[in-house]
Amino acid sequence: MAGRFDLQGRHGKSRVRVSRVWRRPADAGGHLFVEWSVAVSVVSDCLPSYTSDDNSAIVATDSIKNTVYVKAKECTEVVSMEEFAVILGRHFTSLYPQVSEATVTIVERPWERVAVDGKPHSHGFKLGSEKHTTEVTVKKSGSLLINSGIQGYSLLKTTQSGFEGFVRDRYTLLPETRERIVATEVTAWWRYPFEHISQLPSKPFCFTQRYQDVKKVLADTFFGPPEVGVYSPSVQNTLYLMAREVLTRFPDIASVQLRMPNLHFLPVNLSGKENPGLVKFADDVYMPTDEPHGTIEATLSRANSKL
Ligand SMILES: O=c1[nH]c(=O)c2[nH]c(=O)[nH]c2[nH]1
Repeated sequence: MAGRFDLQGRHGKSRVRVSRVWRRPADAGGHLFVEWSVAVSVVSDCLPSYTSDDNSAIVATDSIKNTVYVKAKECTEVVSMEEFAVILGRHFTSLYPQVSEATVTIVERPWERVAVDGKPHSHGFKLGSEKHTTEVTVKKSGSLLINSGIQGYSLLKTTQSGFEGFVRDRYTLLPETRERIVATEVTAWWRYPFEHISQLPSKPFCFTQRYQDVKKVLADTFFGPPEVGVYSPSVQNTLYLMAREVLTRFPDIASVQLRMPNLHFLPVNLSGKENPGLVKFADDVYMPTDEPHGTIEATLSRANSKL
């Protein structure tokens, strides 16, 4: 309490950019490289710094930033983003009596190993598109919350999508169709079931593998088999099937949230007095748009899981 008001604060550093190389010999798979943008936010008992000039309890955000580099240096063995976030969270909550909770968010820049003449390069990387993200909250008690996700996962298919049977009233212009392009940029978050430091799996790198696995399941479900695909009656249904497949395949994921904007490709029909029927749409020429776009999102959890 601060006088008559209830005051709650938190502080930290955002967009701390750090890269780390782990130099393995070429015959052991070559160098590993990551680039992370780290945000740390601590809940800390330093109320006098808000209500007076007493900064004696503040862990400076500059020190928080420095700690990210110190911990990266100390990780001489490969760590996943999730593990690194846990390391940071534990550090702040255990070293400082006044810090009761730390939330660490990391977004990875998607550097991918290149292949030259079909052979993985030992130390060459190129930038990919979709991004692995994580948000980890650690409390002093050791209780944990680990969410991981994907950002900017752009997927499109040119057929096997339609939209029919929706509300038709005086506001409706959209024709029903069984043939359209469907495109989206998936944002996914999923929660791991580990609720205490002591429950963390010991095998290194499992979080990174799980990210790759989830990404593949999401895309495979969106697209269907390579030759024939799978018909999508709505973004809603496809989103649900994608989320359901993630929970079905991975018992170590407790819930999954998907956000899938419906990025419209509008049929092009051009016609004028001089040029009637200049372009008549025949499922061939579209106008890509990203504004406005539909917004479809849902969270799927295990019935017995507490959130
Ligand atoms: O898959 C879709 N879901 C909608 O809710 C919707 N609304 C719309 O105009 N087109 C679509 N498509």
